[in-house]
Amino acid sequence: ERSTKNINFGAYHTLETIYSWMDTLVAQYPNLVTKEEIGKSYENRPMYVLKFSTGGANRPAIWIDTGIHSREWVSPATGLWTANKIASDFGSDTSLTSLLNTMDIYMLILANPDGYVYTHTNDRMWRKTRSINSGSSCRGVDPNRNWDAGFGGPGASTSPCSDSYHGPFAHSEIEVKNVVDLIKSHGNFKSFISVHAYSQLLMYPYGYTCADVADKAELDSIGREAAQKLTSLYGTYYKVGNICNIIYPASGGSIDWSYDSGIKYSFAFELRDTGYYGFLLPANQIIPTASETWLALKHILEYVRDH
Ligand SMILES: O=C(NO)N[C@@H](Cc1ccccc1)C(=O)O
Ligand SMILES: [Zn+2]
Repeated sequence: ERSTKNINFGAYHTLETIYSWMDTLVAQYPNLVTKEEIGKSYENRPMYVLKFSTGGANRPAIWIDTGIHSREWVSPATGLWTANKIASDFGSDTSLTSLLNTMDIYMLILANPDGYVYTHTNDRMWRKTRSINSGSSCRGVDPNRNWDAGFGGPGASTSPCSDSYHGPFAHSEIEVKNVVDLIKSHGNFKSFISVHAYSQLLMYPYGYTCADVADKAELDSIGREAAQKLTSLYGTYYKVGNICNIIYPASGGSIDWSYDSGIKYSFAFELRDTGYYGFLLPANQIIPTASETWLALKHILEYVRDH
């Protein structure tokens, strides 16, 4: 595997390249970044989390996952750029440095590795996991309908052939279970951010009901401020609101589960664009997308740090 010391952030990469780049990042920033395997995927691929930490034991932490839906390639591409940004700006960006002196950041760049490989080898539009559904010739469960939050409720399908199939039971997908187990055993996450594409939205819970969450006012104002910072870079416009009202009811979603597990600052991003290219966003938009998204992410991280 040729060294991916200087990976091209302006291109989409295979799982192998992303995984080997993770080792390069850890080697470049040994006092900040570690790579932890949180478990295996259905097809037995390792799932790696990058942990950004300056020490301490079980510090308050922030979770960021990208790539849960495998066809949304700009999501892990943004994760890669963001991981590098955090590592390279630590020590010079005073705000980020102060955050990392008190909190940890966990990043799962490929949250659905089997699906991601499948989009490279077989079907670019694949969204789900690649698990076998007994009694059906259709494969995969929507990993963003499989969480124990209103599981099996509105906006999820009972059919294994549907792209929003919720699976046989909550956390049936090992890719979801691995994350649930880490979050539960850690027990000190303050924020849970899941990055999707596309539509240019910054959303907070709930998806499983259109009822307001208890912290709606606070999450809404954080979201609006964060979206404004994002827009300030290139004028990219984002809508802000709860999942159910802004797009559609969607039960079993990750950030509904994290919120109901007590992780108040739970958000989901839908990155560029609004449908012109959709999932096939050209690679020349990766760095602009990641750069503008960082302004929003950083705002959320700073808010969490200070509250
Ligand atoms: O998949 C996409 N587009 O990326 N839309 C998300 C919207 C969403 C996000 C968070 C929670 C619930 C629902 C979906 O899973 O339907
Ligand atoms: Zn998605």
